[in-house]
Parts: sequence; C-alpha cells; structure tokens
Amino acid sequence: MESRTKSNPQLTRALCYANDGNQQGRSPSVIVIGGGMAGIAAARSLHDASLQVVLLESRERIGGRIHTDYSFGFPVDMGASWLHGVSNENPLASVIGRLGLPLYRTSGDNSILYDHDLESYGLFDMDGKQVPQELVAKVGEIFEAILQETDKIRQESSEDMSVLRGLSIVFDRKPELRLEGIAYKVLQWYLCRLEGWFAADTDAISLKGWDQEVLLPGGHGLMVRGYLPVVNSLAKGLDIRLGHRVTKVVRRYNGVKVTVENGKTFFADAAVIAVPLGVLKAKKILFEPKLPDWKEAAIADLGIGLENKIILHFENVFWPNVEFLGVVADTPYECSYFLNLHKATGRAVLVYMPSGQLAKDVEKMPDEAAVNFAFMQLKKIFPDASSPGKQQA
Ligand SMILES: Cc1cc2nc3c(=O)[nH]c(=O)nc-3n(C[C@H](O)[C@H](O)[C@H](O)COP(=O)(O)OP(=O)(O)OC[C@H]3O[C@@H](n4cnc5c(N)ncnc54)[C@H](O)[C@@H]3O)c2cc1C
Repeated sequence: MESRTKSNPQLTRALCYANDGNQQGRSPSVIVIGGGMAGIAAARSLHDASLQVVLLESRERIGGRIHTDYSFGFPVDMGASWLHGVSNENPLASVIGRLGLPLYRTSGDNSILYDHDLESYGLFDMDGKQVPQELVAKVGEIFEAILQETDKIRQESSEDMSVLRGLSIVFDRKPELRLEGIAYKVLQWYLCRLEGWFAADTDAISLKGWDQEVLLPGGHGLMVRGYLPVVNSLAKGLDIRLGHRVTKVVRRYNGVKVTVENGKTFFADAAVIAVPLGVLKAKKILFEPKLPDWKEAAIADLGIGLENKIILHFENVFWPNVEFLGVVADTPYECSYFLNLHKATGRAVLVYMPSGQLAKDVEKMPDEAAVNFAFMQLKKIFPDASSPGKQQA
C-alpha cells in the first residue's frame, strides 16, 4: 500500500492495490487516517472483516485524546477517563470486561448533567467554608427547574440561541427563579459543570441541541487503571505507522492516494478520515477533489470545545473524602472543580479540569504556570495546602 515519491513509477504501480491489474481475489484495501479511538476502532473492524488496512498516525503514539500517563508510577488519564454508559450496549464494555479492568462508578444516572451523584460533591466558597450539602442539592433542583423553563423558550422559537441567552430570558420571565448569595454562587458552579461537559461556555452551547445527545444506559464509570489498555487491545496486530502526518488525500475513480508530510504516498481502494474536527477546520489536509460544499459548511459551522487536565500529586490527602471538590464563585469562569482520584484509586491525586474560555486561557500558560494556577484555585479552599510533589499538565 506504500510507495515513496521518488521511487520507480513501475514499482509504485506494483504496490498500488487499486491499480495493480491483479485485483481479482484480493480483499479491498483501506487507509485509516488518525490513530485515536475512532480511527483505531474503524481499523480494527475493517481488519477483522478481512480488509487490508494501514493506519497513519501523525504522532509517535496512538490514542489521540486518550492518553494514559504512567510517569507518576501509576496510571493517570490526561484525556478521556470515563466510560459513559456502563452497559453491555456499549461496544467498549466487552473489551473492558475481557481485560478485567475495574470501573469506579461515579453515577448510575444517564444524565449528562450529572456524571457524579450529587452527594459525592464537596463545594466550598472562596473563604474555604463548605457549602451545606442540603443547599447544594436544593440548588441542583432549582437548576433543573430553570433548564425546564429554557425548554419552553426553545419550543417557542424556530431560531436557535445559546444556553446563556435562554437562561437570561428565563430570569426575566420568572424572577422568582433568581438566586442570591451563596445559592447564586452554587448555581454558577452547576453552570461551570455544564460547561465542563461540553468543554464550552454557555454562550457557545446550543439551547436546541444541548440535551439531544442520547447516552447509552448504565451511568458513568471511571477507568481507574487508565484507558490506554483498551486502545492497545483494539490496536493489537494492526499495521500502524506512527509519525505519519497526512497532508493530502486525492480521490480518483479507482481509489485514493494519500500523501504524508515526508512525501511518502499510500494507495488504497478507500480512506477513512478520523482526524479531529479542528484539523479539518484548519485545513491541514488538502482534499482533491475538494470536499462537497455541504461538508465544508458543516465543518465550518460546528464548534469545538476545549478541556484541560492538570494532575496534582500530593504527599498526603488533606481534603475530604468526596469525589468532586468544587469552588463556588460569582461566575462560572471563576468557579473550579477537582476530581478526587483518591476516592477512586487510593492515590493522593487531584485533577483540575478547566474548560471553555478558562481552558483557552490556561492553555496559553507555560505548564509550570498552569500547574501553579490550579494549585492557587485549590489554595482558595485549603489555604494550608502543601505544594504538590509532582504535577503534569
Ligand atoms: C481532557 C479530556 C477529557 C475527556 N474525557 C472524556 C471521558 O471521560 N469520556 C469520554 O468518553 N470522552 C472524553 N473525552 C473525549 C474523548 O477523549 C474524545 O471524544 C475521543 O478520544 C476522540 O477520539 P477521536 O479518535 O475521534 O479523535 P482523537 O483522539 O483526537 O484522534 C485523532 C488522531 O488523529 C491524529 N491526527 C491528527 N491530524 C492528523 C494527520 N494530519 N495525519 C494523521 N493523523 C492525524 C491525532 O494525532 C490523533 O491521534 C475527553 C477529551 C478530553 C480532551
């Protein structure tokens, strides 16, 4: 399937499955571009269906936004860490089961609002005072009531609007739903969590679309030993070329020609494009013929979110035994939350997860400054917290 730019054209032709003149009896060939979960899963299915598959991945590792870091001496997921939909309907369940990987259930609820049960939250104000749990639960109910009101608004309007706009209409129409004082700050924290799910701020989340995602049943479970074994298991035996950044895809009547940054070319009957939306938006891959207008319009119109993870590893645990620590504040931007991995894994680790605009701002910082920023958020609620021993951003 592979040839080099300066190679003998005869040889190139001989290696090109689509043109080799001896197609009878051979199975179709596919080039999969991108070695994240989507690309690996596609390559696995095609390979298992006896197609000839080569997967081209730009980085020196597979997994993409699934990346388990072992530098702490134990696995920590820097990207995806939850299985959303812990049930046999989830195609990953059989792989996880076969590998004997344990899951830590954070919620049995299928809701996208709560991937943690409410009672597992520990929220604090900026002075380090814990918000009473009854208030957290009560504001949670009001938050749901507010979201139900936004449902009426979106039904009245044919045009879409942002969740932020919908909320402001609700508060104008139903001032009794407005909250004050600490309850107001807890509501901002719920909005901050909503933004965390979408990795985008409420002004960029579609009111018509935010709850249209159908989750598999079974609730949410954390991969306590990391996601990488799942990726590695699916990738076993596949022909994967690391360090192969694709720059061009040419489609002709008899197949596709894919060019990589270093000039190498690959030929096959078909290609599966499994690179992130951001790569397509940035036009990092040239398509010939160009993609249809409707597809280009969809790529341009769809937004992309951003979520970061900063891992803080401490000598000792000095925080309460809850799954989620939160700082409530006047705006979702100022709120923050930390996943307490100690509860799930026994390690003294907190994971700070900013999203949306905050994530963009944090991402601009050098790693050390980003870690310091995360630690400063924690200091707001635990002023005596000792600096983390090791950290990763
Ligand atoms: C911090 C964070 C936390 C998350 N948490 C969860 C979670 O708990 N549960 C969950 O289900 N999801 C979670 N997600 C989302 C999940 O990680 C992604 O939806 C999923 O991993 C995307 O897989 P993908 O294969 O579509 O894309 P990616 O994983 O991005 O893979 C695309 C691959 O294409 C490669 N590539 C890019 N350009 C080229 C090119 N030109 N040539 C060749 N290769 C190229 C990239 O290097 C990458 O390996 C999280 C995401 C982030 C960032």
